[in-house]
Amino acid sequence: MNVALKSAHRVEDVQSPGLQVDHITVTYKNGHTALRDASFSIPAGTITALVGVNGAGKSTLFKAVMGFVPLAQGKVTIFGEPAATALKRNAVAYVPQSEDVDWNFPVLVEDVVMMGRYGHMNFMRIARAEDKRAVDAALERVGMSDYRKRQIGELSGGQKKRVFLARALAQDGRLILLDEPFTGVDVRTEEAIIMLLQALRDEGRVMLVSTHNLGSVPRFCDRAVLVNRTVLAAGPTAEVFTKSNLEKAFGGVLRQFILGGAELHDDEDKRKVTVLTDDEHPFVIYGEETNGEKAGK
Ligand SMILES: Nc1ncnc2c1ncn2[C@@H]1O[C@H](COP(=O)(O)OP(=O)(O)OP(=O)(O)O)[C@@H](O)[C@H]1O
Repeated sequence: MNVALKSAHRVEDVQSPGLQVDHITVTYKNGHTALRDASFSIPAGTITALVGVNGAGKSTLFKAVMGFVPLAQGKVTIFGEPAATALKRNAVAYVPQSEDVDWNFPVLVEDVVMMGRYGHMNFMRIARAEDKRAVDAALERVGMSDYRKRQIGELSGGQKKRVFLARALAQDGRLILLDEPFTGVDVRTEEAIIMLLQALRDEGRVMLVSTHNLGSVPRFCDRAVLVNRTVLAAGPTAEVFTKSNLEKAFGGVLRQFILGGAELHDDEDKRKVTVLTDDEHPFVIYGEETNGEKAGK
């Protein structure tokens, strides 16, 4: 039994395209190519983990999908449409990494969430009743209604994350990109965010979540994309999250512990427990192949 891969999820809507990234290359102005010939596709109604070492190109991939950085090559298709068309229709919501936000900017929580509605408004940006309703509902859904009149900079890390999630909900994006949503949040908030993502998946949305919490991935992500300056592997989590793929993606960065033999069993059972981690949430493999040999009984 593979303990970590037990949690199979609902059937994906494989007929319905979500996000398709075809052979994209992104080169920054300073000449650094952060992604080269990267390709993967994910169907609608799924949660996909985006996993890789620091500097692997995860944020760059998000920026490429959002059209924030130009593509030197390749194309991005969202729900069967060119990315630019989907972005214009507000189909894509982005929850940035905390470090990318200026928290000193004086703005109320409810105003941050209302920003999610801007794309639905005309150029005067006058909120209509339906915009206000969407903001109320989004704040309610993330449990932040009581904080709506607070300055965003006064909130805790986990509360800020929830406010940015509410902004994505208010936007009603069908593709939601989340850049490290669990960094700096406690376990309860992480659980709440995971439950919210699962509910959004069941509404047919697509979530792409970058994370260093390897252990959480098989629990709530249907699929995974491993990156290191290109896409190394992509597909259902059970197929992608293998020891050899993770070693390929993380190289020497990954810490690895193997428990076996007398440490684990008092009988002839030869299965070993392998713990892989690049963070505080390890990925645990029980009885999978190790070093080319079958570790099962
Ligand atoms: N604006 C920029 N100009 C030049 N190089 C950049 C720029 N932004 C990122 N890079 C470089 O591109 C590479 C990929 O960075 P990126 O931020 O996409 O990585 P990441 O996988 O999100 O990392 P982390 O896990 O640390 O958030 C890095 O080598 C980084 O230094």
